[in-house]
Amino acid sequence: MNSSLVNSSKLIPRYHLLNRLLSTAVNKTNRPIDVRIVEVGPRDGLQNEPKILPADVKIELINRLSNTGLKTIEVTSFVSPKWVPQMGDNSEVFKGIDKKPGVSYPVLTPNLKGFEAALKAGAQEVAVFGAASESFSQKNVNCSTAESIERFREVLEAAKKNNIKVRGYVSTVVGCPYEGRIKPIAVANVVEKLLEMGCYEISLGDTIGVATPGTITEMLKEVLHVANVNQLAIHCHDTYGQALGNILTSLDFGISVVDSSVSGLGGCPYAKGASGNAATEDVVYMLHGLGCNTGVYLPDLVMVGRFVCDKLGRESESKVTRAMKNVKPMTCRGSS
Ligand SMILES: CC(C)(COP(=O)([O-])OP(=O)([O-])OC[C@H]1O[C@@H](n2cnc3c(N)ncnc32)[C@H](O)[C@@H]1OP(=O)([O-])[O-])[C@@H](O)C(=O)NCCC(=O)NCCSC(=O)C[C@@](C)(O)CC(=O)[O-]
Repeated sequence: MNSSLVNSSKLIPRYHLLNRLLSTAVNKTNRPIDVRIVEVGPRDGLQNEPKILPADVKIELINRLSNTGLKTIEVTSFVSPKWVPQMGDNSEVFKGIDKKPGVSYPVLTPNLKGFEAALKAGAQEVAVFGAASESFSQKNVNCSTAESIERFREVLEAAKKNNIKVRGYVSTVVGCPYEGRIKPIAVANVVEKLLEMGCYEISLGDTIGVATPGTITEMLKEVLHVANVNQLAIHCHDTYGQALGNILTSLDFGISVVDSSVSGLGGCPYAKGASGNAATEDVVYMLHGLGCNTGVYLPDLVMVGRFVCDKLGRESESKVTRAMKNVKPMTCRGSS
């Protein structure tokens, strides 16, 4: 808005008109009331940290997260410890956590070997992870997207026999560190295959945090040709500070599952330049401000964020946690 408009006496009526238009737009969105947060801090958050936390600290982190009201906490990944040493204690961590009734504790499994190890540890939900970018797939799982999907087929077949739920991830849904911009159709193709194979939900990952509400919109419009909105989740990294905007855009499409990471930890070791995920504290604050229910008690979550940052010897990326340093939180349990 230019300064002549700001100073103009016509500003007030224009402001009211704009407000009316905006509120009509908001009322017309499909924004959900109940939003499920998938807390990925113990997995995505810790997989890229230079300091490897001992298993007992990870277990305490997950137990503390379970007590904040979160309903889904991604615990670890059953990947090769040569590729991701930070997750090398997967079985110990999974077996050590208190499984709170009503809370899901999914784990990542790239192949049948990982699935079998996860099953042995007692996992009841797993996630397979594919990518819309061929180059990223090669770097991350050492095979093409098509080959990775064949591996997932085996996982899904074994999961069906064992009554295990399978979530699917699609990474690099807008940008790839090796290929640049990714076409929405490439994302939709992978989403379609994962759904056909039996994944109950697909999490759309902006792996390197380059998306904007504009590019998220283009991508979602294409994906919604092959998926129902209630089969989708959004997973945003915050490299360019767009994560909350991208999440809000996704909510306005009707998406009601949001991945985020306590304290904004996170990043993929095979995605150069990726920063942390959207901080769960910031996502919860925004959602409660929008009148959405998450079931999460924000002050407890802030305390968990401080706990993990203290153990890692680093600052929280959460703006809410920083803002609440000396302020009594104004939120109450479960909602605004
Ligand atoms: C997929 C592989 C294993 C292929 O790796 P590979 O080297 O091609 O596998 P391989 O089948 O040739 O086996 C090589 C060795 O790995 C072992 N191996 C094979 N599979 C497993 C397993 N499951 N668990 C443990 N060990 C395993 C296997 O037994 C063998 O051991 P060796 O004989 O040399 O001693 C490897 O590339 C890998 O582990 N990649 C994982 C990479 C990763 O975890 N990335 C981060 C997660 S994805 C992400 O962060 C993005 C996301 C989900 O958050 C969404 C977003 O932001 O976009």
